[in-house]
Amino acid sequence: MKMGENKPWYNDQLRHYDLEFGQIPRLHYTDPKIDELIQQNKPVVILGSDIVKSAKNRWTPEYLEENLGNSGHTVFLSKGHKFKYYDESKILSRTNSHGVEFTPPTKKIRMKIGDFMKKLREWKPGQDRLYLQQPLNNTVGPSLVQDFVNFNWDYITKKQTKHQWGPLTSNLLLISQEGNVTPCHFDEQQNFFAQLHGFKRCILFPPSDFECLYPHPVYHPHDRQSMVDFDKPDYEKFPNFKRANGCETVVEPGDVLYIPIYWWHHVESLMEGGTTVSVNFWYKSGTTNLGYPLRDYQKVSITRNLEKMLVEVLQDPKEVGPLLRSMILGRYT
Ligand SMILES: CC1(C)c2ccccc2-c2ccc(C[C@@H](CC(=O)O)C(=O)C(=O)O)cc21
Ligand SMILES: [Zn+2]
Repeated sequence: MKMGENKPWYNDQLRHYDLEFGQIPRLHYTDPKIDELIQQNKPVVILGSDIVKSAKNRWTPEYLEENLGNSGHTVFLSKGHKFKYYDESKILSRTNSHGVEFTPPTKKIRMKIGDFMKKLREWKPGQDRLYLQQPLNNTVGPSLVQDFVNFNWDYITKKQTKHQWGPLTSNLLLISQEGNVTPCHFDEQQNFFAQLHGFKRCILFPPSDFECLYPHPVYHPHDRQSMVDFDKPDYEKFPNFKRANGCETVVEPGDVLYIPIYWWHHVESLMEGGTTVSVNFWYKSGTTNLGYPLRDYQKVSITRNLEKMLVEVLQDPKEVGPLLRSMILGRYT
């Protein structure tokens, strides 16, 4: 990505990874190509739309401090810059012998927005980093609810209908400290990711990069997250990582990035780019009729169902590998 030329940020604000990335298309919201890409389950940045007009550059950290409400919010703390998601319910579940070895990489606490902002202002290197997430619901302040109501729901709902997505499940408001990274993972929902304040670099990989990104086992707390540490890839354990096909963009206030269901995404708030504010729109996928040839994300969904069934029936996750090996080695390989 060529930096510096009339960009409001610079190359050295992006973290360096061993991979080369293509560019995610950035199209004006009236461009019909946008619907073509969404239909093909491919990422696109929608420019100049007024989807979040009522919040763009309005939902600044200061405005949010005033209007987010007084009920306290979920804040994640991390020793480093990475905020790797984990499913608490899978830490001690009976089908996971990892209950013993798993050490959560982040801590979840409740914090008032005022305390959160104060911590960000006084933050010093070496201290825990912070990442606030708050579902947009009726616990947030009335002026935020008003802004939310004033999103351009007509545009968004038209897309949801046209592409036969399922219902909107949630809108997550995200306030990130500069430099934070959400490591590479995929979600099982369609996502309109709207950037409201500051800049976020998003690196996406297709579901067919399953073999290059090595997701944790389904029963593991880090289910859906890549096992590869992008800052220091272990090419012995993950040799295919070097051939992952990533594409990237830096979203600016007002940009809406379509993150297709099952697409891997790594998201970082630019270093020295200030606090960032985003809101996502997660939709259940529509009813997928199994047309042939199967789509790459449908194959990922099938492998996930197989893993879940095998763990359920074998009970001990350690038996899944040997059974699959005996089933395919010499027979399907
Ligand atoms: C890192 C964090 C705060 C977190 C901690 C613990 C549990 C869940 C999550 C969670 C979920 C979504 C995001 C937003 C976004 C990534 C980004 O913008 O950073 C993304 O992945 C998406 O919109 O799908 C961020 C987070
Ligand atoms: Zn995600």
